Amino acid sequence: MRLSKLFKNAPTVNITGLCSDSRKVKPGNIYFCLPGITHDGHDFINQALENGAKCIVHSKKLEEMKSGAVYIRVDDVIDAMNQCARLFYSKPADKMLMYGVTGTNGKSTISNIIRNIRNTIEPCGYIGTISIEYGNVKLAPDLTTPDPLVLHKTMSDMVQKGMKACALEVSSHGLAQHRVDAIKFDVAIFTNFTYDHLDFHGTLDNYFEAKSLLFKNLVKQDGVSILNIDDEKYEDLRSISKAKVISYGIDRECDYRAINVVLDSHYSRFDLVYGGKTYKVKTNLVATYNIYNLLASIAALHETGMDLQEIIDQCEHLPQIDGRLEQIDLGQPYHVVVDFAHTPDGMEKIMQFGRQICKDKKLIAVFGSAGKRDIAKRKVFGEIADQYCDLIILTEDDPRDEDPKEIADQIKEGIKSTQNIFIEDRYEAIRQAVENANEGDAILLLGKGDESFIYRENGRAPWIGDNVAVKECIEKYTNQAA
Ligand SMILES: CC(=O)N[C@H]1[C@@H](OP(=O)(O)OP(=O)(O)OC[C@H]2O[C@@H](n3ccc(=O)[nH]c3=O)[C@H](O)[C@@H]2O)O[C@H](CO)[C@@H](O)[C@@H]1O[C@H](C)C(=O)N[C@@H](C)C(=O)N[C@H](CCC(=O)O)C(=O)O
Ligand SMILES: Nc1ncnc2c1ncn2[C@@H]1O[C@H](COP(=O)(O)OP(=O)(O)OP(=O)(O)O)[C@@H](O)[C@H]1O
Repeated sequence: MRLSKLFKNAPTVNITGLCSDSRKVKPGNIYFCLPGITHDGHDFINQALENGAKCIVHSKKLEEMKSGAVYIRVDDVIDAMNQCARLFYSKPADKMLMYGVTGTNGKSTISNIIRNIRNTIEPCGYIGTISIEYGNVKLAPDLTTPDPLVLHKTMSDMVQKGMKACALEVSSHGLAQHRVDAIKFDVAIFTNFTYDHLDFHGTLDNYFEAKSLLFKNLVKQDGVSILNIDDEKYEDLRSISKAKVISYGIDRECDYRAINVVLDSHYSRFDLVYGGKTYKVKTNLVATYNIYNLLASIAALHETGMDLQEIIDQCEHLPQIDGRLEQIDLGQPYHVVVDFAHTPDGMEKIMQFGRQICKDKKLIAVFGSAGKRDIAKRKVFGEIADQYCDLIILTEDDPRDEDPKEIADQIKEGIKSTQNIFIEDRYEAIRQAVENANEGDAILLLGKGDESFIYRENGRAPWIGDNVAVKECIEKYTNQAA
């Protein structure tokens, strides 16, 4: 592409690609000097040039400008990069129906429900924590919300592969770092707002401010904000949303409301009240929070033209979302749930579900807490588990370069009376949970979900996955007296 197509008054040199990492620049690329948390991209201009950068986009005054490259000074490099990414990849987001999902918990679940149901009428892609998926393509993501260059490149490939819609998880990091600024969403969905990511945002107000950007920036004329009326941030978001607001919930009157909710361990039922009419819904999703996730998805799909009854018909047999409330059933006489809960609210909700399914039998939880992330939540995890569990097995989560035993000790500060034990090796912890389970008990394996790696000192190390580990253990170690 010609540089002049990306910047007014720029020379007509050919550009081979866009890059914001000097180490990865290829001959003919534009290098964008981004301000970062650790580094300033302006410090790596020489390396970018050595690797063949043809154009440098910068915001600071430069001491030296080498011949052979074009220098373009802008006020805001991130903004320039977003606009260039959109143009270079031929405006892919403009060619798809774009659903953006944000909130503390439930983003992956809602994005996947939307994708699965939308796919029944037209091809829909998904970008988020679990994967990047479209057509026959399935990729492992580095981030929940990729940086703008990866994002627009991926969406461009989606368009080429025939996708008509895309469900994109929008993290608070992604919003704060302007990764989605060049996407005009059709629908912005809010799940809920509870404690998370204070290590990055500093305060809950900053965290909320980041989340709210998705709604402030929803400027499409027929855009829709889908908001959870039972969440404490509903009114704030409603008042800042520029687009039409549609509400969903259980406790209060709203546009898409679930009433008469019946929860079982393997299915749920409710009456959906919409537009003065009542629709019977049966779904294989379980737990109250998933009724919220389903309502948000139904609202988003219906508001973008799908037939309501057609959507409801799909709810009965939704595909299992990897590592999200995944019930493992090999015929053993106790319940086993693998779940990605890693926030206090998520922990509480899944433990409530665990208590609901095992009733007065034993609830066993296996979990840890990630190293180098949100230290304050560790004790809170202990307090929550103490409230619901009969046996707590503390183990490694993603320790990074922290000592898992020290993390476990911080969790223990919240445990007052519940029997607990620390077993560092996650497989061994799962084995012990299985050996301790008797008929009717429930085991919750929390925090890793579908992940097939554990972050250790030197980065990602392979992990067979909680679901594989527990299946092996169930077969080998189920208590014969259970
Ligand atoms: C905390 C955070 O979000 N960091 C992101 C941020 O890194 P940074 O600001 O530290 O970057 P930096 O190292 O200071 O570098 C600044 C610039 O200089 C460039 N550079 C740097 C070094 C060099 O030699 N040459 C060079 O060109 C870098 O490429 C960058 O453009 O900008 C980088 C480039 O886009 C991101 O890769 C990086 O994500 C890191 C890897 C990360 O782990 N982010 C996580 C926390 C994250 O974003 N998570 C959310 C989901 C959270 C959740 O819900 O659980 C997500 O959306 O995934
Ligand atoms: N609506 C909800 N309310 C509270 N907790 C939820 C909700 N939906 C899911 N959870 C819990 O949060 C966990 C993660 O769910 P999900 O992956 O859908 O959320 P997320 O927002 O995408 O999180 P992440 O971006 O970190 O993956 C689930 O395993 C479950 O324990």
